[in-house]
Amino acid sequence: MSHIVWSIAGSDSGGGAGIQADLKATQSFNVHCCTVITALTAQNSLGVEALNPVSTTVIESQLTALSQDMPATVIKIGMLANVQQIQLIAEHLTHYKATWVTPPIVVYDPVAIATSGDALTEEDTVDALKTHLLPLVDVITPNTHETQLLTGVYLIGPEAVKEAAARLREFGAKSVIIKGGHWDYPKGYCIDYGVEADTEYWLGNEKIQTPHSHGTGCSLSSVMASCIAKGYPFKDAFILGKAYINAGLKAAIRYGEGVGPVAHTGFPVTLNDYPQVVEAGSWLADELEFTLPEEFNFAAGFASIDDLIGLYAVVDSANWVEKCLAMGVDTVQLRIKDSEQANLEAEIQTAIALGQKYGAKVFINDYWQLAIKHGAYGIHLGQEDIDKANLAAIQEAGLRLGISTHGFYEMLRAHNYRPSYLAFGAIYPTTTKDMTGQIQGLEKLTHFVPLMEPVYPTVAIGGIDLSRAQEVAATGVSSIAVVRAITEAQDPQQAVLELKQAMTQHD
Ligand SMILES: Cc1ncc(COP(=O)(O)OP(=O)(O)O)c(N)n1
Ligand SMILES: Cc1nc(C(=O)O)sc1CCOP(=O)(O)O
Ligand SMILES: [Mg+2]
Repeated sequence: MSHIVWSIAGSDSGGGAGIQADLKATQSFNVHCCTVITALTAQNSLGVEALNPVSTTVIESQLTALSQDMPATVIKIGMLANVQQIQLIAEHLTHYKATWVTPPIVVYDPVAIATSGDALTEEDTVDALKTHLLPLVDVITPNTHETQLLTGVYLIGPEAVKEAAARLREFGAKSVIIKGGHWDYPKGYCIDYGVEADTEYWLGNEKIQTPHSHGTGCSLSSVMASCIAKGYPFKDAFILGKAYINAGLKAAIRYGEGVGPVAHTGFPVTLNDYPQVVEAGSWLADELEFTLPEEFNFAAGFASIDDLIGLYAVVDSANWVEKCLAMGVDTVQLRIKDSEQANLEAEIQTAIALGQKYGAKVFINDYWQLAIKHGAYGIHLGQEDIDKANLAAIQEAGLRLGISTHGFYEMLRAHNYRPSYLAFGAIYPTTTKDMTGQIQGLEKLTHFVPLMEPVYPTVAIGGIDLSRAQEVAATGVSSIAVVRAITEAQDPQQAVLELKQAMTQHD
């Protein structure tokens, strides 16, 4: 499917920021970018020599041409040079949001000051931005200077960052990401804060030491716009923007005498370039003075899996565990979702004993206490389960731990625990479980696997059947987990044989 992003921004004659950066960044994500140019800045690597705002008539003609034929999934807004431009853009966005069949998602990266320190907007624009533009913005991505300029909150620590984000939401922005690139707190780190609906999160990574950072804000928001256009959640889009910028800063070089532009190095493929999800208990969280939950049982580094996970059946009874093991399935998970089931403990105990009898890997889903009590091979937990389970007890008991992930944020969060395997789902739509809004597709799986497979065995789950097993295995994922492809097969034994064959027959 083709995706269109519009970039409403200024041209940077130096080629490092503005429209020029936006085109390079969107291209890296195979997204088509249309442009509405708001100013023809005269810049080089040493600074901004002139702003040259474009007239509202010329801006309007660009908007009209595009809206007639190439409506955008996402509109990314950068530099708006004056109050008239802000009002014009706000009027048009209001109209698009009210009349387009699919209202555009608006990403706003406030552009007030260039890397060189020069102003990029007239002085009286702040009130107009708050009154006219922010109520139309779905996600705003200011840096610390821009946050202070828009909110008046001086960012002296995490609480102030949260307060500033709350103000931006009061002005109407639905989601807020405050970038910590200029913050240097803790020293040498770059900490970002995000808040959307009722969730908030912090990301962090070591600061990349380079003077050549021109165009980072424009590029990051353009990556976000591209990923959002492709259906990524905001959090994941931001993570990809961060990883893209980190990789680009490492590769950045000088072109003039001053500050060089961030490099554009394609989809980020190096785990080291991705930020950490900052969670209570980590060193970064301690530095940020996060309060620890009452029962804090963080643990990282779980027992490894002895051999290949192979074909992984997820079933709901000890009876099915036995059938699968007898049919030669490599790994089996007992997944009973009714915690009131009368024979729950007996089923778990039997499944674990069967694993021992067959010398096979049997994982228990959810019931980590019973899994420890009866000596299971491993436990499988979802993202919500991680908060409640005693991870330290699981680790001490030597049980393997598998964690479910649905997207980049959850993948990086799970990585904090260094589990025994990572599962990616749901790859395709499934009727076994409600995975609405969490279907990853093969394209994302092809990004997840090379990032994580060098660190852990990886598992793909969700909607996988014989017709799809080969293309899934071709991503390099070490294991395929299925429910219906075995339990609803006319001939389960034949299904097991064919699934195993398909897993080895890919290129
Ligand atoms: C191999 C594998 N991957 C993912 C899941 C899903 O686990 P979870 O997110 O805990 O959801 P429930 O299975 O408990 O509904 C899984 N079970 N196995
Ligand atoms: C149990 C489960 N977890 C998923 C996840 O994505 O976390 S998808 C899923 C259901 C998989 O069933 P089937 O093979 O029948 O599609
Ligand atoms: Mg679970």
